[in-house]
Amino acid sequence: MSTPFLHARLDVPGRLHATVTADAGDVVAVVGPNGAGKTTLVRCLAGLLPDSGELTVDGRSWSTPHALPRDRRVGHVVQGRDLFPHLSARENVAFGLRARGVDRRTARARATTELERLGVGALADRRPHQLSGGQAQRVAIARALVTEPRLLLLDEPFTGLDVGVAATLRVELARHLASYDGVVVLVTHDAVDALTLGTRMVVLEDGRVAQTGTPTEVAARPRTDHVARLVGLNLVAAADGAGLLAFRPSAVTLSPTEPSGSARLRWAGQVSQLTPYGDGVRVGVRTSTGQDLIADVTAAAVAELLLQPGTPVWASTKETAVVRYPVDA
Ligand SMILES: Nc1ncnc2c1ncn2[C@@H]1O[C@H](COP(=O)(O)OP(=O)(O)OP(=O)(O)O)[C@@H](O)[C@H]1O
Repeated sequence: MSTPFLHARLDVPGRLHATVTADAGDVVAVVGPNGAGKTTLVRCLAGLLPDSGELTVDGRSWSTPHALPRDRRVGHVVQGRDLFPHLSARENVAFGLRARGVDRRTARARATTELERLGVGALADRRPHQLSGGQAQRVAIARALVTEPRLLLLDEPFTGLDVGVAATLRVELARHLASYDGVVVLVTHDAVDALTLGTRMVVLEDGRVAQTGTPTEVAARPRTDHVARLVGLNLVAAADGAGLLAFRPSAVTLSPTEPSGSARLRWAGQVSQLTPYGDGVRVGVRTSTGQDLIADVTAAAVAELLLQPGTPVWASTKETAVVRYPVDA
């Protein structure tokens, strides 16, 4: 078997023990709850955090301590946007090229072209404080792409942006990534990012890989509560211990007494919370076995059942609405 374009076995004691592989052109969406190790993973790949694993990119070893961060062909766009405040947008983008020995004139010309590709060519002479969040993020992405990295690390690239700006940038980024032949590692808390931009998904939990697969596979058969919530599914362990069950909140019915019918799965519990959701209400139910379920019901049902936090309730769903799968297939 040939070596994948990206092969990373990352090991930071107590924080991260994860193997990630990807082919050229892959966008690896990394998801997981707070503290799962996503930023640690990205920092290891960037060479900013020493680890005792192995890292091969495009046939070359990037393992520390032999490969220094500057020897890695890596572009890194971080959550907090870290443009140099005293440099113009163009100088920010040209910086990485200059550091690699490209002459000033060529670096400026390439920076200008890259800024134009990202739709911010007209702002090339502005300093970061004269840019909006979305514009600054485009400059940061241009700065990462201009050096033609083999590995592009995007850590929460849309966080903090206005919803509309994030949506536009997401579409444009997808267009740029389609012609990118390295590997992108995209850390996100957003299911839409993972599903629309990712070609692979890596789910981290407690510093370990809890699940990998295509976004479609992971979204259809989540193995962790975090991903189930991210993609809007209920996830429970089967009562007979035979695997996991996933089903939509809209397929859950609430009733005051135990529902009849053998073709229904049912759980006794209590309402934990009520929140407006679309034109209805999203009801959280904590079952007597300690599992958290979500039911999307109409406002009329909430009124009829007199639902409020603490109300005893039965949650049920039809067998046919449930996807069943093994825990670790
Ligand atoms: N400098 C550090 N020294 C020691 N432990 C750290 C350090 N930074 C983070 N950690 C720990 O490493 C683990 C992973 O943290 P990391 O920041 O990678 O998580 P994350 O998945 O990016 O979280 P978030 O979604 O909150 O950004 C956490 O348990 C965290 O407390």
